[in-house]
Amino acid sequence: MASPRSAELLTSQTKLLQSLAHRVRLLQTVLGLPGAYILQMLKSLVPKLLANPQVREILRFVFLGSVVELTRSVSQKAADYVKHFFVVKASFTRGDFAFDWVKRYLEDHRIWDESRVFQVGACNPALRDRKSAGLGEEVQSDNAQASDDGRPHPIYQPAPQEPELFRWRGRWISVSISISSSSGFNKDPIQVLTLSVWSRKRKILDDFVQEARNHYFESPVPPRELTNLPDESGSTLTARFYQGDSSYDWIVAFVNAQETTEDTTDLEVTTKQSDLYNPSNHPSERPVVGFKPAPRVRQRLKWGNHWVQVDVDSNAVMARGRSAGGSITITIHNSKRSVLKDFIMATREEYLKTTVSKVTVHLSNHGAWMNGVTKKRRSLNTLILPEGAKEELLRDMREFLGSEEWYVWAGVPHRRGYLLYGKPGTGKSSTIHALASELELKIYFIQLSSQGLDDYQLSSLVSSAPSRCILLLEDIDCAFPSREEDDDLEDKKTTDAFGNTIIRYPQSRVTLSGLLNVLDSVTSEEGRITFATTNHIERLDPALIRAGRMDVKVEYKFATRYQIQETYLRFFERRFVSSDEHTNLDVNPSVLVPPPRPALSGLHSDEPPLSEGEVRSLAQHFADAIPEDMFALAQIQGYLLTKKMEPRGAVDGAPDWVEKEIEGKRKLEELKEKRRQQRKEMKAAAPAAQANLPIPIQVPPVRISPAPFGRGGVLHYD
Ligand SMILES: Nc1ncnc2c1ncn2[C@@H]1O[C@H](COP(=O)(O)OP(=O)(O)OP(=O)(O)O)[C@@H](O)[C@H]1O
Repeated sequence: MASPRSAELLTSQTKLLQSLAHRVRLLQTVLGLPGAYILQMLKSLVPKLLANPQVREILRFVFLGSVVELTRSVSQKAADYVKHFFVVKASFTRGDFAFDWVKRYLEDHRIWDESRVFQVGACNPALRDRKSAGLGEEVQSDNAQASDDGRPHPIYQPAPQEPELFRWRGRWISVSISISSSSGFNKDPIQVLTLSVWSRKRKILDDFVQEARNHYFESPVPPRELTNLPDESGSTLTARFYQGDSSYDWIVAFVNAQETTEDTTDLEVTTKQSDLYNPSNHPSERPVVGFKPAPRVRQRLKWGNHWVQVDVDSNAVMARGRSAGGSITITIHNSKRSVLKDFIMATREEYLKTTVSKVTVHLSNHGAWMNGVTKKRRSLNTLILPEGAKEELLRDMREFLGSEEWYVWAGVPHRRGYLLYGKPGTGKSSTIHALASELELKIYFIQLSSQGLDDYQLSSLVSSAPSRCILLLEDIDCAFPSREEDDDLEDKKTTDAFGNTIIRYPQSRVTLSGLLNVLDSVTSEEGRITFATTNHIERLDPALIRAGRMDVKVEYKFATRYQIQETYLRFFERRFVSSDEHTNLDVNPSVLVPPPRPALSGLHSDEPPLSEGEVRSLAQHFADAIPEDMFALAQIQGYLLTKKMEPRGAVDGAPDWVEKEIEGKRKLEELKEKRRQQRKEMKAAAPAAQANLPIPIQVPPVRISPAPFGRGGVLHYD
């Protein structure tokens, strides 16, 4: 029930409103009346309105509100004005280096320790060992074990948009991280870090940023990221290195020498031992398991005072118009080009340190050079050639390498070709290996008979190999299997179940003219030494081996008496060398597997010790027992390996071995002849048989690729 007072109030308000409405209507209808009349009407209305207590109440509120609003906006303006003059503010955008410096400084100094708003994520505990890795604060766990269990740990990071105050050099600095919306073409939100300092001058901010920068560069712990966005500030140097180029190997050696892989969780694993090997016999020789960062893994390394970011891309790329295997990109936090140059020189030093006792061999793959693989250097002493042969070769190569100016003066292209030809297993590959070791040259090996290799790829490979290297074309005759008139080619042919002929040659698409062009090519680097090897010089086109392409030809024959004697001495002479000198002796690893270490491995001979004179005399007897020019040195080494602890037994058993070898060779020849006959007969019968056969099925040819070096003592018969 409404009270009489409120009913009365309602009635009076209704009347007032009605009168107001009436007057407004009047005003509308009388628009156009003289101003004096309207003024008169308002004059009579205002006192009536003011006489009403509700209207007076409303007007008082309006007035008070306006005063408060005015005061607020004036004080806001005044605060902004003061701020403008007394607060220095700076924003840092993620992707810019300054952002990384400041963020890292704040994280490393645990500025957000007191923060109450967090973003929580999981993190690999291994990374937590790096106390100042800047990953935020790890959750405290009561369970001490939890930190070692390898499971991800929660990490607390300050949440954006929560300003935090910290004290630096006696001043309060406010910091906040916010996510700014994307701008321009960049659709990703960007993190922005804002610092505000109560100060009249900018210097405090300059000092803070400078300190953060120094902290960043001087910290021994790699930063999490150099930058994720393309650098537009021009404050980094970026360099790309392509597989196959020497500089690529330098970078790889440098990266491998660093100890920054502990926190890398994406790894490539390699083992360097057969799993059939039983380490229990030799507890000291455990299988070697190697870990390398997997390709594409980004690494950050400290080099001097610089942070270097290494990005590996294993995808084949086009480099300088040619295809290259993969690439490594280096980013350095510096804009001085001399820093990059110094860095590259440092990587080269590192490379030379690790490969000084190695020979680097680059293999080709689909027209691109692969990573260099290193092989132990081979001493020229281990090479047993007819007297004076290796010295002559070495002298010739040295003279060539040292006479570049003369070639220029004479207008002759500075390159030299060597053809090593002759029986298999006589030391052609070993010679190249030993010469490369002696002259510290890299070997760029091209298997001309590789499937798919064509003239274009060959030309691309040759032109991208560096100067002062050995370009090795092994078994050069195998590249052109089209000479069907050749008898030996018949050995490579076989027939499938339907009588189809299969040639057991990988089908290279290199043509003779393509090869000749490459050898003569003007794009070939100067100072190039080409080595070609073949077992069948008679198959080579005369154009290929003419002077200018193959300047020096060396024939490798079956072992001479001198070679047989030297080989024996090489096997047994070491018995008279003191144990100190053992380590200096260079032993060919491909021949001695496992390495015969008489003094170390506990192998012992039942034979009484010999004097040096006795060994020399035994060597002569051994040479007497083995006919000259009948066996490849690889064969003789193979025999001596079976007698490596029996210098006398080797001599005594030699006549029997020779007899067996001759008998074996004879049988092999008979077998070959028989097969040749069979093939001829099948060929003659083939047309008749084929008429009754279903459509033949193509069987893919078997591919047999010779190893780049040596044959590990495997014997080959002609
Ligand atoms: N003259 C030699 N001096 C030292 N070792 C030799 C010699 N000839 C052969 N050998 C040994 O025999 C093995 C095969 O030698 P190598 O591969 O150099 O012969 P090759 O003539 O290149 O054979 P192929 O023509 O079959 O490629 C190697 O392990 C090597 O150590």
